[in-house]
Amino acid sequence: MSFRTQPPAPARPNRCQLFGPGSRPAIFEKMAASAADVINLDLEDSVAPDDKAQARKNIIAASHDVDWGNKYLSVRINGLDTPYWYRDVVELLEEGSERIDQIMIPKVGCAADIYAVDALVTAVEAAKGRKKRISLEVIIESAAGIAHVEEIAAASPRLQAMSLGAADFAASMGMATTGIGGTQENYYMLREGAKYWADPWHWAQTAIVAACRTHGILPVDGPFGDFSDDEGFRAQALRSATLGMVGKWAIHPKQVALANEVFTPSEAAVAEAREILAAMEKAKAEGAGATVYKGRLVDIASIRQAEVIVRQSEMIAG
Ligand SMILES: CC(C)(COP(=O)(O)OP(=O)(O)OC[C@H]1O[C@@H](n2cnc3c(N)ncnc32)[C@H](O)[C@@H]1OP(=O)(O)O)[C@@H](O)C(=O)NCCC(=O)NCCSC(=O)C[C@H](O)C(=O)O
Ligand SMILES: [Mg+2]
Repeated sequence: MSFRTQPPAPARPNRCQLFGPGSRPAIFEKMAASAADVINLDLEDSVAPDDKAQARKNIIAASHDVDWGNKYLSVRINGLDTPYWYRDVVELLEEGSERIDQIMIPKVGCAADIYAVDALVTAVEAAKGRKKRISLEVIIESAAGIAHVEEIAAASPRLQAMSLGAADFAASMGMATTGIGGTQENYYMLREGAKYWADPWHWAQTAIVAACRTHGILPVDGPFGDFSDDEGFRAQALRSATLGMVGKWAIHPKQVALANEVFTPSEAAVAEAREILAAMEKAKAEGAGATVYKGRLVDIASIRQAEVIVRQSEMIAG
């Protein structure tokens, strides 16, 4: 490990972030009753320009009136290239209840984007005497965002989570697809006439995970657009979890259980992790730094790997 040690990410479950348009208040109670760990009420791309002001009012009212239970309540504001975002922040924090936990900033391109929102949030919090310190989450969904991902991850102590937004990311990168996450028909390797599909999101996800882990932030996979394709969602989520992401968005309620299933370590995985820890305890007591578990090498690094799974499971269990 470097002399500069890796900070831990916030210790709260973030297996599923359920989205809903702020212009559709009829679903707010259903979102609150869902099994998602995080609720994202949206003021951005799922809300038409003419509905922005009303959507803000709906979210402010819901922050007072809806029982959000133990959900982490986040509001996605509009992008910093729009005329809406500053009023989103000011009205939400001047009129919204203390129940709001987090603001999500879309389409971040550089650290200064977070600095701007942080400065405004800090000023409104102080002016209104708000007690709860609002956290921030960001979406990496542009060429600039991925190019500057490390400086973005380091931008503010308020920053708790970072997601990949596959749809805008694909558009900004000029990718020849309208798919949102998952396998892309034309992204394949050819060997002896057979096609093998690769993962075009992999490198961006890995860059996000590395930036997040360096700065103690939760890395999250964004939307999977085809909500009738459960197996496609599961496969995408399993790849994300394998790469180190802690959760995934749901853009339809049926995706919540799928995300929770994938991002909750299974009993078998936790049992195996505990067995590895026990095997290494025994090895250490015998003066060895490595041993054999089920026919494979485990060593001191295996302890750190096993601890990730045990910690995740204990944190989710509360
Ligand atoms: C996708 C939807 C528009 C579908 O809505 P609907 O047609 O109502 O779906 P269903 O009829 O199948 O609904 C079944 C029941 O579930 C309730 N419902 C629907 N949506 C939600 C929800 N989000 N949370 C909770 N409950 C929900 C319905 O009311 C039905 O209830 P009942 O009648 O009692 O059975 C809709 O799901 C939707 O709007 N989803 C969220 C869209 C959104 O927020 N998009 C923004 C995030 S993705 C993005 O921005 C891209 C990203 O930035 C990137 O660049 O990648
Ligand atoms: Mg987007």
